[in-house]
Amino acid sequence: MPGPSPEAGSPSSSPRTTGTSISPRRVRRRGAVTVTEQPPSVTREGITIQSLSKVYDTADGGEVTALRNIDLQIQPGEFVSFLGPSGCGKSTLLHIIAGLLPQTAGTVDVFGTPAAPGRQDSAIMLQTPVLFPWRSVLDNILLPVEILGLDRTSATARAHELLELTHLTEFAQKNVWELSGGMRQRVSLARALVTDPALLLMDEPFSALDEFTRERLNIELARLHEELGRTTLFVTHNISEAVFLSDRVVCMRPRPGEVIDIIDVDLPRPRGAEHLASAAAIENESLVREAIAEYI
Ligand SMILES: Nc1ncnc2c1ncn2[C@@H]1O[C@H](COP(=O)(O)OP(=O)(O)OP(=O)(O)O)[C@@H](O)[C@H]1O
Repeated sequence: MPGPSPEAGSPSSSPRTTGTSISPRRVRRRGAVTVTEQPPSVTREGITIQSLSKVYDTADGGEVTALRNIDLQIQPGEFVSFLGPSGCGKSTLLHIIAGLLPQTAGTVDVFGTPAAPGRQDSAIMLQTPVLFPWRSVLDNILLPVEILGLDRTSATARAHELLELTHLTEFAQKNVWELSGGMRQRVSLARALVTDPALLLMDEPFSALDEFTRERLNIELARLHEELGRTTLFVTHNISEAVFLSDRVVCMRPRPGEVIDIIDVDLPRPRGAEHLASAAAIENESLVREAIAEYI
């Protein structure tokens, strides 16, 4: 296992908040899955969100400002969580970055080009895995490859590597209804990674799972992130989960949805079970809790 990267939150540096600025990104690691150092689509720009606002029309003829004046810069390879109370616009923000929702004002650039649906360089994972019961686990994982018309032979090899990484090898030919909730989310994660997307968007992917399964999947996700080094944006309500997984936690408030603070997580990588309730993790959680104290 490679050692911790130099800039992923070294134990010697103290926790700090950074507003909207970003520290330089760590060197990525190479793991079991064959990945390019940086997919061709990745540019130095990462993800740039400027003056972003979203106003929804409501059914009664009114308006809801779901997001107001969001400015963020995210580096390639960073793991960033969006945390805040219900209704603060976390999902709206993620869906705009995914190109699934239009913004009302402002801009979102993903690796140098405007956010748009159907990009090969990004994948989204939702709270409830949308798996197709008439397809095997392996064929569910390969679905984006078919949709995007990519080479199935090399993708199948990668799917098998991902099955191994997500501990699903023996379930490759199973039907999805034979799987537990946690296993289904692992299939969903493998499917999201099968096209080797530079950007992984995750909207509360583990929130419907029991605590044991969720913790195990968080440990797996941290390991996968450290091996694959893909930019990951993760929506959650859970402070411990956000701290454990992230390089930075973006704290948001509701009505209107705004960024109130950004916490740099000061935990070494690689992260494992020993970091879940470590003194350093609890210290970082306190910083996050302080930032959103008014909304807890
Ligand atoms: N399609 C819609 N039409 C009208 N209002 C909407 C729509 N979708 C979301 N909203 C409103 O926008 C605000 C932000 O919603 P959003 O779902 O993005 O928040 P969230 O932080 O992800 O919430 P949760 O944590 O409960 O999932 C809320 O006030 C919500 O009621």
